[in-house]
Amino acid sequence: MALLTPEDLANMTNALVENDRLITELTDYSLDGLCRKIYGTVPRNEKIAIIPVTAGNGIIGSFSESLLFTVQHFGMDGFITENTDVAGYYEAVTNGADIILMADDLAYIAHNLRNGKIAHNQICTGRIYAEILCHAKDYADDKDVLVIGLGKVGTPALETFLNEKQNVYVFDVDSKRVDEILTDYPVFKYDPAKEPKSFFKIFEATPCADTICESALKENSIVSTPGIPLGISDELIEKYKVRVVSEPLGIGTLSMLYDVF
Ligand SMILES: NC(=O)C1=CN([C@@H]2O[C@H](COP(=O)(O)OP(=O)(O)OC[C@H]3O[C@@H](n4cnc5c(N)ncnc54)[C@H](O)[C@@H]3O)[C@@H](O)[C@H]2O)C=CC1
Ligand SMILES: NCCC[C@@H](N)C(=O)NCCCC[C@H](N)C(=O)O
Repeated sequence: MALLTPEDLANMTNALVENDRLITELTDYSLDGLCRKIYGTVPRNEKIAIIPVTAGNGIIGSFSESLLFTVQHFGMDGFITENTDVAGYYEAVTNGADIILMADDLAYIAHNLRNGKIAHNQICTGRIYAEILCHAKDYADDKDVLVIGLGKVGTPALETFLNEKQNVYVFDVDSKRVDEILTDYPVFKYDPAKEPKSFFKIFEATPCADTICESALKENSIVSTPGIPLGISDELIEKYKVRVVSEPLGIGTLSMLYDVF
């Protein structure tokens, strides 16, 4: 999995606030309101503990602080444990935590100690970024959506689009992965060389820049992308007046929390 860097998180607080405003403009739901709608849950003053984890590549500068900002920005009660790892887990539980947030290099989870629910960042991220496109009021009648990147985030997104009755076109550089997806899901292969097609709604989740080609775009397209780095160039954003929902950590984190409330 591509790991976050401190640079990825440098502008995270502004990005979360700006993307919340954009999501509200696009869907008439705030991010918080959209999470409540899709999960059917609400926060009930849960105490949320954030545990820094030193395993693998270790602690990522401002990762825990970014989670705390997210928790507090949406009016919830959170704290970062002073201790890391197992000692941090013990500190969290003995200080009354209801929900644990923690991440190593392989998984970032939310675990509700009261109801047993557990959420995975890649699944919840794919789901929320897909739901933002499904709720885009300008394109409510246009069911076509392009999904670029069919990995651990893109696949839950694809499943969300299908559940929301979208016509899903898929692309990935890994042709074997495309074949697997075409076998397992009722989706269409996106092959611009053979059959050019442009979209008002594009989802991207790859670890590469500039994955969205000009021929896929329409004027005023919406790109909803957790992918890091950004999968569309500034030039194309400007040329096609593209609205881009893109933020490194907070949107997926809020989705995880609503999944375990
Ligand atoms: N913003 C957020 O909250 C989050 C962001 N991410 C980011 O999302 C991205 C995807 O994460 P995962 O799905 O876990 O990775 P993954 O490795 O499971 O999947 C990535 C997929 O993209 C495909 N791909 C790579 N280069 C491509 C290209 N140029 N064009 C088309 N497809 C291409 C790969 O073949 C693979 O199938 C990563 O950049 C990750 O850092 C992940 C979780 C949360
Ligand atoms: N954008 C959300 C997905 C994050 C994921 N790509 C990642 O970097 N995971 C590693 C996080 C490691 C955190 C570290 N163990 C700490 O606790 O600071």
